[in-house]
Amino acid sequence: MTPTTPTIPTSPTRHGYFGPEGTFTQMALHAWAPAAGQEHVPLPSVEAALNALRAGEVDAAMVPIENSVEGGVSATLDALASGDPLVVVGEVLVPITFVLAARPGVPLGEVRAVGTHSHAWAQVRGWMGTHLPDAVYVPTLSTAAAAAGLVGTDGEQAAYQAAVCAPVAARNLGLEVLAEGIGDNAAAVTRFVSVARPGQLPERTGADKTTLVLFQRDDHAGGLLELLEQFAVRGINMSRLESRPTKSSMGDYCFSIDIEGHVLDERVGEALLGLKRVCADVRFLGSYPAAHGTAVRVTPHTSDAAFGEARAWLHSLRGT
Ligand SMILES: O=C(O)C(=O)C[C@]1(C(=O)O)C=C[C@@H](O)C=C1
Repeated sequence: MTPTTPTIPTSPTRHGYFGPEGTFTQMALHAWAPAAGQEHVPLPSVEAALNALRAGEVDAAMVPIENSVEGGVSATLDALASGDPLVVVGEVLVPITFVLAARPGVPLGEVRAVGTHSHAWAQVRGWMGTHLPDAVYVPTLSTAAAAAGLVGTDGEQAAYQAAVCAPVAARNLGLEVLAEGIGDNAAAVTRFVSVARPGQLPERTGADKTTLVLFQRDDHAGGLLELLEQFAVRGINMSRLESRPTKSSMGDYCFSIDIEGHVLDERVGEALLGLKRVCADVRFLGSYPAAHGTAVRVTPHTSDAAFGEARAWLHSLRGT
């Protein structure tokens, strides 16, 4: 799978990204905005990239939002759910392939600790358990920062002997690849989003996505259902739903949601109005072209026969 190349709605001149050079996020940015004349600005974390955007130091920021193996990137979901509003203007899917890299001459047998980003570590746990079961995990800000930490005289003193990173990071830094394709899932994909300050709305393409964060008024029976039925009754498909703590008190959650469709689509607009009526707050995080033209799926209603089967199943559970 090669990275998708979506339509670019605007041409920011300074596009920040979760760096440094050699991160998967940089690859996403190359796939997203290959146009000449753009400055790509590496920032050391998701928070730094979004803060730079909010402060006007960059015109857009590329950050990871979701991985097919490890799920949502909470740093991104939380930074988008709070603070000054930002909008997603596009998405890119990048296949994720990890290598284990070390300073030249360091054999696998000498690796006692491994540095990488927490999301990457979660994706190579199986391989590590088999090949380096005693290795200690050292968290780093990104996969590329882990690789960079092994270089030069400082690299001799690093707290780890090998890094889990992208092949390109190992190559560019002159590291030796001890093992390739070490991800536990060969089909792993990360979804990255290009984020901008409000006021930008990419054109409707007919295969779009809308991202929202919903805050409930109060916690009551059927509360989540009330939110979801705003989509269901209008035949709107939801492609992601995650709950995140609002951090205000224990048990207080908001819902981060992607739906198919554009805010300019009548039914999406109506769903937003419906949500506004039942939610304490609806944070609109943008409508943008889907990386893969996701066709609207209509799920048929459960048939009477299926309902009968479900009833029989329930009886079997109850022993009645
Ligand atoms: O560290 C990097 O290279 C990143 O781009 C970050 C990140 C992530 O946060 O999900 C991106 C893709 C991989 O799944 C692992 C790490």
